[in-house]
Order: sequence, then structure tokens, then C-alpha cells
Amino acid sequence: MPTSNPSGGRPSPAAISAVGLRKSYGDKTVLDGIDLSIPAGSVFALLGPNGAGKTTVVKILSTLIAADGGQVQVAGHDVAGSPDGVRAAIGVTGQFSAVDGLITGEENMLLMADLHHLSRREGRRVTAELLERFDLTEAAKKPAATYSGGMKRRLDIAMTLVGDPRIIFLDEPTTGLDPRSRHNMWQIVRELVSDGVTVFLTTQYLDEADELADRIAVLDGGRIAAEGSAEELKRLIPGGHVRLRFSDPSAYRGAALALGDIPFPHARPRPRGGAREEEALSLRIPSDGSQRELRSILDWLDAAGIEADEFTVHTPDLDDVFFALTGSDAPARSHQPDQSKESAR
Ligand SMILES: Nc1ncnc2c1ncn2[C@@H]1O[C@H](COP(=O)(O)OP(=O)(O)OP(=O)(O)O)[C@@H](O)[C@H]1O
Repeated sequence: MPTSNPSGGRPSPAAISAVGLRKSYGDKTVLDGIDLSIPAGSVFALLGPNGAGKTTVVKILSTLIAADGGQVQVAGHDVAGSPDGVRAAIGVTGQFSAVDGLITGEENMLLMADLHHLSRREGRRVTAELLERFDLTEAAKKPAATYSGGMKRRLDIAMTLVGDPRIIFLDEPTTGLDPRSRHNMWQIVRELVSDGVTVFLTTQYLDEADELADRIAVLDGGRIAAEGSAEELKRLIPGGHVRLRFSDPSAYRGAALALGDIPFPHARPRPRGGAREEEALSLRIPSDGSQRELRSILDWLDAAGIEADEFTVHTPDLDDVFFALTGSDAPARSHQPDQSKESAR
């Protein structure tokens, strides 16, 4: 579920906007004309396969590198003309973490407070408050190098918040975290947004985007392949299917052969997932999930003598969007790709 309803029906001012954003490394074009308009107080998720350019977008928007072309405004400041204005309004965490492992969590925070020119007293107050908020008070006096991955990410975000930024960039904030830490991180994002912060998130976890984002853009081949709410994106593509799972390899092979002759024009098993599906002895039959179509499929399976050990109906999810839009053979997968979306019949 998206974290916020930023506009409440009224148009919000854009916290981030980009028109015709371009960036190349040598003769490799990474961003080939990207347009973005992100309302204040919302969560925007940028999805894309490895190497699509997500981090490059974050680096440009956060003034770490310069674009080759296009106009970009962040918090009302032009990134090229007024980078200091942008930097004063934003916080960045993620793959280029600011945490220094050699000093304690508290010292990291105090260092940040110094960088933001807070008085000693104010720095200590903000540090104590944020360490408490991110459940790090107990570990505050320990070197950050001894922290778990989840604790480091929390410290990283806490450090970012010392400057009270109105816009936060989270570059793959939950990569490598266990499920509990991911959910904690999601909760942190929700709290930030309820305080009015704008969150720009990059992720390879589609369930994360589905869970948090008001709007999602899929970056592929240097361009935004599609943009919209999770629901809008899911409506763009036909991802529904019936999944048959077998425990007996010969039953699976027989069914795979028979399905080549299935009489419904669009219902041939799709190549998606190929080897993995084969390993799992499962077959997918594209389907809109309607009662009429499910009945036809069941009748046909009965007539063909196919008895699957498991018959599940799958409605389109962001995985399907990702597969359809990025055309990748090895796309990112959500942590629980199918379990929550399939309903057993
Ligand atoms: N400094 C650089 N010099 C040359 N090429 C670069 C540089 N930085 C990034 N690239 C290339 O630009 C492309 C986009 O990289 P980027 O890190 O933005 O992708 P990404 O979508 O964030 O990938 P991932 O999901 O793997 O983190 C990649 O092909 C990468 O190899």
C-alpha cells in the first residue's frame, strides 16, 4: 500500500522535476532523456534492472555528478545553477553510505551535527533523539563497524536526518537486509513521509515499490519505460496466469507436451521463468482469471487427463510489469514473488 496520498486531490508542488535528463559515460548512453515530476510529500520508486542507471539518476539529483543535458530542479533549486541550495534541502543514503565504521554510532551522529553547524548542545539533543527513534541508543557507544547491516542502514538514515532534510534519496535501502529489518526500514519510510518528507527510492525489490511508493517509474534502456501507481502499472500488462505444479516429472512432461495443443489462442505456456519453472515442475497458462476462462481451462485439463498437484491463480503483480517492460531474461525478483499474490483454488 502506498505510504501517502500526497495531493489529497489537489496538485502538490513538485519536490523534484527533471526534463530531458541525459548522461553518458564515454560512448555509453546511460540516461537518454528522462522526465520526472515528483510531488512533495510522496514516495517515488525508480525501478530497473542492474545497470539501468538508477544510481546515476540519484547521483545527478543529489548533485554528486553533473548531467550532460536536461533541466533538473530539486526543492526549487536548479541542480547545476544552485547545487548548495539543493544540498541544504536533501539527504542521501544508500550504496555510498556515510557511516564511518571506526567511530561509534554516537560519534558518527555528532560529526554530522558538526557538519550541519549545530551547537554542541543542540547536536547532542538531536543525536540522542534520533538514536532513540532508530532504536540505536543501546549500541550508541559501540564502533559502527560492529553493527549489523540493518543497524548500519538505520544509523545512515539517522545521520541523514540530522540536517532535517525535506527530500531524502534512498538508494536500494533494503538490499541485503533480513525480512524483519526490511519491514523496519519500510516503517521508517512511512514515518518520514507522514512528517511531510519526500522520498525518492531506488529498489530492485518490486514488493518494496508496491508497498511504499505512490508512483513508480521503470527505467530501461536509458528511458522511463512506464510510470504510474502500482495499480496503473499492473493494468498495463497481461500478467495473469494459472500455474500448475507437479510432483511427478513424467506427469509434468506429459502436461507440457499437451499444453502445446491447448485450444485457447493466448493460453500457450509462456517462456517466462524457463529453467526455473522446469526445475520446479510447474507450468504457467496465461489467463485473465475470469470464472469463464478458469472453467474452460479446468475442463480442458480434465479432457486431456492432466492432473496437477497444485492449481493456483495468479493476478498480475509488479514482477509481471517488470518482465514485460524491461524485456530482461534475469530481472529483479521480489523476496516473496508469488506467495502473497497467488490464491489457491
Ligand atoms: N563512473 C562511471 N564510469 C563509467 N561507467 C559507469 C560509471 N558509473 C556507472 N557506470 C555505468 O553506467 C550504467 C548505470 O549504472 P548505475 O550504477 O547507475 O546503474 P543501477 O541501475 O544503479 O545499477 P544497480 O541496480 O546494479 O545498482 C552501468 O552500465 C554502469 O556500469
